[in-house]
Amino acid sequence: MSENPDLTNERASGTFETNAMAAVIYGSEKFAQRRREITEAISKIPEFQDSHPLVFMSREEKISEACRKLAVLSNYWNSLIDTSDEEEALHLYREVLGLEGHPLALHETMFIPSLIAQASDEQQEKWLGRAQRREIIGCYAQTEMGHGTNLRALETTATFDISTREFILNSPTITSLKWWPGALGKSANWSIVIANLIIKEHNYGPHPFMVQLRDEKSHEPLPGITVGDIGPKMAFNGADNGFLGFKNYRIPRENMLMRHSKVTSDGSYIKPPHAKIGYSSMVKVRSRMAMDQGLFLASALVIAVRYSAVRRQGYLEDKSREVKVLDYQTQQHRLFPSIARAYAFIFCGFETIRLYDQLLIDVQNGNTSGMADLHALTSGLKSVVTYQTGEGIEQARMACGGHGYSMASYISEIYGVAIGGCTYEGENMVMLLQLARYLVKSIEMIQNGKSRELGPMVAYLAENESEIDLNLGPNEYLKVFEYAARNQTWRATEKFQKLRNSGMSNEEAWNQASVELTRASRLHTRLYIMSTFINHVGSIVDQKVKGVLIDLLNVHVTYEVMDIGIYVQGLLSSNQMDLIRNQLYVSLETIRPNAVSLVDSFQISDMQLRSVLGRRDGNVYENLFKWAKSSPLNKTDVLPSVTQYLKPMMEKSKL
Ligand SMILES: CCC/C=C/C(=O)SCCNC(=O)CCNC(=O)[C@H](O)C(C)(C)COP(=O)([O-])OP(=O)([O-])OC[C@H]1O[C@@H](n2cnc3c(N)ncnc32)[C@H](O)[C@@H]1OP(=O)([O-])[O-]
Ligand SMILES: Cc1cc2nc3c(=O)[nH]c(=O)nc-3n(C[C@H](O)[C@H](O)[C@H](O)COP(=O)(O)OP(=O)(O)OC[C@H]3O[C@@H](n4cnc5c(N)ncnc54)[C@H](O)[C@@H]3O)c2cc1C
Repeated sequence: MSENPDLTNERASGTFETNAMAAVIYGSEKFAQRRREITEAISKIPEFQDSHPLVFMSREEKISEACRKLAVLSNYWNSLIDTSDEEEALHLYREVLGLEGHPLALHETMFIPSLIAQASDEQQEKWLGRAQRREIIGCYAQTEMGHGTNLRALETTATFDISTREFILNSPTITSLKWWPGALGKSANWSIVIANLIIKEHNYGPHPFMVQLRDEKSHEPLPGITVGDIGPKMAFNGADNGFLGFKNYRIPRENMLMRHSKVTSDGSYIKPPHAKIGYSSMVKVRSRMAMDQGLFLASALVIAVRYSAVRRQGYLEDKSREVKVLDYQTQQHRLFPSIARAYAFIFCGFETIRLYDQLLIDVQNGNTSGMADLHALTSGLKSVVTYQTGEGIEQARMACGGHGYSMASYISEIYGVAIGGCTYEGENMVMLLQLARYLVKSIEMIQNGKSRELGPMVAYLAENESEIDLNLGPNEYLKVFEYAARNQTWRATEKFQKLRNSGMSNEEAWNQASVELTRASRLHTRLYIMSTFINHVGSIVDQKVKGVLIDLLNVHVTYEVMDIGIYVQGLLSSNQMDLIRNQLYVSLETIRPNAVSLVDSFQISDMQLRSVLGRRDGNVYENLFKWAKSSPLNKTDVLPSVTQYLKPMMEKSKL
């Protein structure tokens, strides 16, 4: 069937090449090209297609379908991608497995990275190759039923038995059961387990251990291990998040991951070069989250923008034909600022992934000085990005009206998966407060006359306000954000200090200032996002692409400043606020002809999108009908439940 002419026209009105934009989105022409080649190759392999729509499957069927595809994938892995390239691998997984989770998700994102960052060379020799060849399937078991946030209160113990040179793992209470780890429930046969290291009755706190959970032949849990699935979740139902308990389960001393902390055979403990080095697997995932969430938001926007260009409802001036809903200003205001955010998040993602890779090298060379900065940055970024992604996806869902609420849109699934990110890898409020610690410390440095020692990301906290001339473009908006973030950070810090100076304990003063502190963290992070977006656009060479991204940047800066209006009242007059509001409306109009091309440029395939509304060809209605007819309820005209219950009920009512 040919493409819907409404989408053809939209594509014709684009002022740039989507392949050139994809090269900017994905960091290089080479990788953008590789993505397209991988997608093309997969589309020719029938076994990778869903056996029937995922949304009609039970959880068991989803998990089985994911395993089936993984088995097929293992035959093609080496021919489809460069296996040493993490981004190619992730693209392949997204295309084939989608976003509902699968048994290898944690293996790739946490298990292997933990081995790389935390295992000694000898340990890597023993396990890394096996993991990379997928001879074993691993997961990351840290969270317990009773504690996810407060890692110091984890209860699982790994007690060193000097006589046998083994660790004995125990789960002393119900609340100490590991709870939530992805792929743990039914799939993984090994896990990185975080347990309190106990030597001669001294607790050295949480440390990572490599633990075999299941027999490699029978896949049965090993004696001393209780393991299973935690049941259905809001989304991610293709994943078997699990529980895990230990009863006097012994592992050799060599199974504690010993790149940094060590336990010698005589039970001596060697400290790591940084107290929080064991948290690096979390930092690794957090550093990816801006990119991953940007792509979740992008997926929802591809659906909503394409659909809004084929959905006609109501009239503007021309009464002879209903208008595309994308032409309504309210629809543009709902969707275009989110397109800008999706681009901005992806650009930030590149930056944080690069910073993590650099940190990994530095730490391997004994330099841990960058850990605090990256921890602060990724803590704030994961919180703001996941929250705004959730907001944006929900707006995209509403922008699709009634059909957005149908699973045919697939937006609810994207939403459910994306908002998991508000919780996993550190609950958002908690992570904002981690960043706030860093911001408060920065203010204290300024107060102590050490402004010169501030890192580049917080140097603005020591600056004075300058005149704002909004006609000068995005950098002036950046100054507005700096003002807001600086003001709020000072106010929140001073509140905390005042409470503390009044005699309150540090903890209570912190708690009573914490809402204000989280606001400071959000503003600081949004400033970082804006500044990264501006810098990224500044570095683009292709002039057509750059021109459109400047238009998108204008949407971003005006929308973001309007959104934080309350924090800039002391800086901007009401006339200036009106000017910004009008600039926002103008920028929405400017970006309108490029809207479809901007979302096309994400180059997310129909196979991955799984959305009837978001189809690239725009043939929504006939496929919506086809999709509904494929609902299992339509296999028969008269359901057994009607025969069994409704008919007798109606018959009885007739008597
Ligand atoms: C697909 C989905 C997959 C999902 C998987 C998962 O969810 S897996 C499970 C994911 N689970 C989670 O994400 C759990 C979330 N919870 C946590 O990460 C921690 O418990 C915590 C960070 C909240 C507190 O930890 P705590 O009580 O040990 O520490 P504290 O607050 O007392 O701070 C002391 C100092 O340490 C510093 N510091 C802290 N972290 C780092 C770091 N990574 N690097 C460098 N530094 C760090 C901090 O800044 C502070 O410095 P300051 O100010 O003194 O100079
Ligand atoms: C989809 C999904 C996948 C996951 N995968 C894994 C995995 O693979 N491996 C793994 O180990 N774990 C995993 N987890 C667990 C996840 O990491 C934790 O749920 C998360 O870290 C939050 O911890 P919690 O559940 O203890 O929340 P809680 O800390 O109990 O949060 C409850 C509330 O308390 C507040 N709160 C807690 N502490 C503070 C504080 N100090 N100050 C202010 N407010 C506070 C929070 O803000 C929140 O509002 C996963 C979770 C999900 C949802």
